[in-house]
Amino acid sequence: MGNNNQKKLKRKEMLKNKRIEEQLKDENTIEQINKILLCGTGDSGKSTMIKQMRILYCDGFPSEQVQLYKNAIQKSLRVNMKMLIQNGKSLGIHINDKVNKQLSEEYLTNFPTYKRNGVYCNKEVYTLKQLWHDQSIQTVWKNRSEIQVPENLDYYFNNLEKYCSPNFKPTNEDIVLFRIPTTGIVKINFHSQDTKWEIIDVGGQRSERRKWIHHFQDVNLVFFIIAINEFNKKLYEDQTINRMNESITLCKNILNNKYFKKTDCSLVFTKTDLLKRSLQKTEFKRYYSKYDGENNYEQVSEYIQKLFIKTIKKKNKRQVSSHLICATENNEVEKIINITIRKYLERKPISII
Ligand SMILES: Nc1nc2c(ncn2[C@@H]2O[C@H](COP(=O)(O)OP(=O)(O)OP(=O)(O)O)[C@@H](O)[C@H]2O)c(=O)[nH]1
Ligand SMILES: [Mg+2]
Repeated sequence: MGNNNQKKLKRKEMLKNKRIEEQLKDENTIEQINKILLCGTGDSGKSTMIKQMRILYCDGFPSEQVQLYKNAIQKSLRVNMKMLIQNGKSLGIHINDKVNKQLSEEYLTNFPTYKRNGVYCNKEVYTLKQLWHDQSIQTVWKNRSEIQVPENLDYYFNNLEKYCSPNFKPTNEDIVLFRIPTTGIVKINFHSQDTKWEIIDVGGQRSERRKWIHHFQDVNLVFFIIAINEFNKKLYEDQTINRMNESITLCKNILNNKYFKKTDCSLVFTKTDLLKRSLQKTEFKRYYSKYDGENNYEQVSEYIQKLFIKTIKKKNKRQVSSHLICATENNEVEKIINITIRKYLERKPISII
């Protein structure tokens, strides 16, 4: 009888301990947030990935951000038309059409006075449309790798009336395709495969990079983002440097940093759509003379991936993967995030929330 009571007491005690252990485990795992750090040079597509994450996991963009993008998109039409006209002159591409030439001169002198409340008058919309369709301006646009203009400018100029309208409200696509260079740090939290994650976006321009170090600790996955089409472009911060070479050097420095010795890393090559377009008119070999393959997407993209992969040391201590994506396509970003997290969790089983 006494023995039985003792056994019951022992079992009760064991159950109690087990409950406490489970509770403690729960408390620890609730706190467990895995970190993904996005890094890479300016304009490589880091924030584009973050925007896609917002759409996928956070119900899209808050109204203040939508308003911010509306103002920035509208302003960029003026600023970039001015850039196209002026850069055309420095590239030796002058507007031949007499009427358009006159319009362009007028626009350069008058455009500051157009800025009334950010609203476009009919005359300005007409001028922008006329100039965008001008043959010489189109030639400048075709030579855009020589100058610093935003990648997806044609998307906005081809639908000018919409973007110049005071009632225009940016869609998710309008926001994803538009670039506002990041200054500072942006973080987003999300759940994936029963685990909690935080993804961190940093500014990629040279002046921003010194801030990165503060986020190197406790990173579970590093995504190094590379715009695969930038083999023929010059760096915004220093026009004597080739953008892809800058990216290779940065990749080498960051991914071989002592903090990431054992951290899994993914090389994410964005802008595959733009590389395909660019190879139709540009010889890759002109920029990378050692390349002896065909001038097609498959071979060039493989070669570029190898240029980056070979800079990464001690691959045996961590997993290194490489992905080709068009970051403006939501499903492509979702796919690589899911694959990378799954592989990480398979290798490093962690407590489930
Ligand atoms: N067509 C196309 N455009 C892309 C792709 N990825 C990014 N972009 C565009 O490239 C531009 C720059 O992208 P961001 O994501 O702002 O670049 P970033 O790396 O955050 O730049 P910083 O903030 O300066 O470091 C944006 O206009 C994007 O829409 C892509 O795969 N295809
Ligand atoms: Mg950014």
